[in-house]
Amino acid sequence: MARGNRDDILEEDKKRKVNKAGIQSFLEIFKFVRPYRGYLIVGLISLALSALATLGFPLLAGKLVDAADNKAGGYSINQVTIALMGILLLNAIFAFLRIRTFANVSEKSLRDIRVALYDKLVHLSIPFFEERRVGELTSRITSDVQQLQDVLSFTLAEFLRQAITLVVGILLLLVFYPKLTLFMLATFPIIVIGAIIFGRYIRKLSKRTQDSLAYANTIVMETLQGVHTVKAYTNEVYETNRYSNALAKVIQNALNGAKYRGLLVSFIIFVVLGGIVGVIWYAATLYSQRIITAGDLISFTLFTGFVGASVAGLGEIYSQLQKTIGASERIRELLGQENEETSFPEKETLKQVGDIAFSNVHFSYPTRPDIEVLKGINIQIRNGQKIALVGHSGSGKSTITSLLLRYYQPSVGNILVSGINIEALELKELRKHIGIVPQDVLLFGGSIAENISYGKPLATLDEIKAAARKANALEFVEKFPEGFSTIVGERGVKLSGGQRQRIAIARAILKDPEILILDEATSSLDAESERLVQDALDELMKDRTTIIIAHRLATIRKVDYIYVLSDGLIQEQGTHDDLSDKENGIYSNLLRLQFEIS
Ligand SMILES: Nc1ncnc2c1ncn2[C@@H]1O[C@H](COP(=O)(O)OP(=O)(O)OP(=O)(O)O)[C@@H](O)[C@H]1O
Repeated sequence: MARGNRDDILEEDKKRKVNKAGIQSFLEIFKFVRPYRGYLIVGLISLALSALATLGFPLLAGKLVDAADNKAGGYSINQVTIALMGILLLNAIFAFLRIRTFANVSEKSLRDIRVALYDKLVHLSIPFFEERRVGELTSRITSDVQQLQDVLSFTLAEFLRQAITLVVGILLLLVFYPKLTLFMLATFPIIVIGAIIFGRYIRKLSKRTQDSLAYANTIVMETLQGVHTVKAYTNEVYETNRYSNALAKVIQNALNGAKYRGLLVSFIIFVVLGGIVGVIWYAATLYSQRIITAGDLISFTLFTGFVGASVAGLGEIYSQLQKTIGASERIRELLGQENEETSFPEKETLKQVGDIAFSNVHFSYPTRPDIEVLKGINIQIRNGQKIALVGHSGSGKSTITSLLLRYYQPSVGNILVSGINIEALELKELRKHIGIVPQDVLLFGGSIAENISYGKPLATLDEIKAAARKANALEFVEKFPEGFSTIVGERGVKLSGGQRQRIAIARAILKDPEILILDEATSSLDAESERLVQDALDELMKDRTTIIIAHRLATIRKVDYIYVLSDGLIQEQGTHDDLSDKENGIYSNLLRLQFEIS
């Protein structure tokens, strides 16, 4: 799916016109190059000089032959050869300078673009991420930036080199060999028009082949992922047939494409090479009539080769530029997004933190504005109090905590912390006082110590150890040969659910926030792990205002107050004892249900 998306984007790029708006967004991205413009100028000068030096080559090569016939204006073979070697040397030096300086410009400016994009991404609001796929966003930093890199380090230089070769080459040809050049240029239009027509059709056919191949690959992916189902239904032969039918389509499209590719090659052989034969025929005729020298013949042929190659090169560069304009437009769009934090003239600070109040809070998710998830929530939590949010799955428990963290804004109503509307606080000021132990603990690729100190990056190892001890994590961490330096995350040691939770608890203990959100894990741990995690949580909750998103009622008997959510409203509230006695109450029913299940 994600791949299909990427292909669509690439296909769109191919159709993109290199127009004013596109070039403008490309140039806007160019502001990242500005700090390195000194290098760029050196690179451009080297490039121009190396292109000109290259054009000196055909001239002198012809002169060398003429020198053998004593027709090189009095220069000897050796003198012309030394000049030729000199030009080659200059060319080599300029080429080195060009590549080195262009690499310097492209690598550094692309690093700046990547950092700017990443910085933008991490500062965007949660709703932004919900509207987009992660794959799509990462491809901004990877593929789109790579596309710019290709252009900055190679295509741009190539474009200028080819353009200089083409323009200066044709001018020189016209000056030195006007008749021959006009004859050669006359063959151009047929070649160019023919190549464009064929090229377009072939691209269409190759897209068709790619699409059918992508479809065939999907079959392989699906069946391998669902291999159990295939086997359970003994559908191996059916799937093989499905795959080979899909491949038959691929073959049909590919062969059709090959027919036109073959025709293009025949066209090129006959018309292009025929054109060259014609030009050489004309040149040979002029030579036989002694109108031009043998050296002229060689110079002219080499020049024509260079000019012809630059025409072909420019075609390829045009399609590169189309893709780059697509990439730079997407990068510019992302960089133009507004940050999560909008500026506030007078931000308040939290002096004494603890009391929390939700007052008549209504809320719909930005991606589903028609469905009201919270329909008037009122909650009062006093400093140090521990409350639990209870309700069936999807009743809005996590949404309440997301609003407290200001991931989203309520559509109606206010949320106050210590009497201050959280919208009047800077996000950093609000969030630094809140700690979370989530349901699914994500550990970042790094050491255990780094993972624990995520909420307090400057913590000392002793502080980290103390937090781990309180979180009941010290023992298992010290059992690893590398202790706190043990690498976890995707490429490191795999920790069990209970161990990951204790790391998250240590992380929260170290952060030492006044307000705590505990999203209780749904997957149950074995009795021993459960006890270790519960003890660690009890330690963490001490003296902190705590909101528990409760999934298993057994663990919340000790809380001070319980809010029971249903249908976006608080339907019941009270202590465990109040609620469990209530006849036909939601809470008492839930209790009974859980009791019966366990
Ligand atoms: N990011 C989102 N975008 C759109 N709708 C959402 C989003 N997150 C949750 N919802 C919807 O909002 C409602 C409340 O979800 P919420 O996650 O707050 O429930 P919950 O009580 O925490 O559920 P659970 O116990 O399963 O975690 C659900 O109907 C859910 O489908």
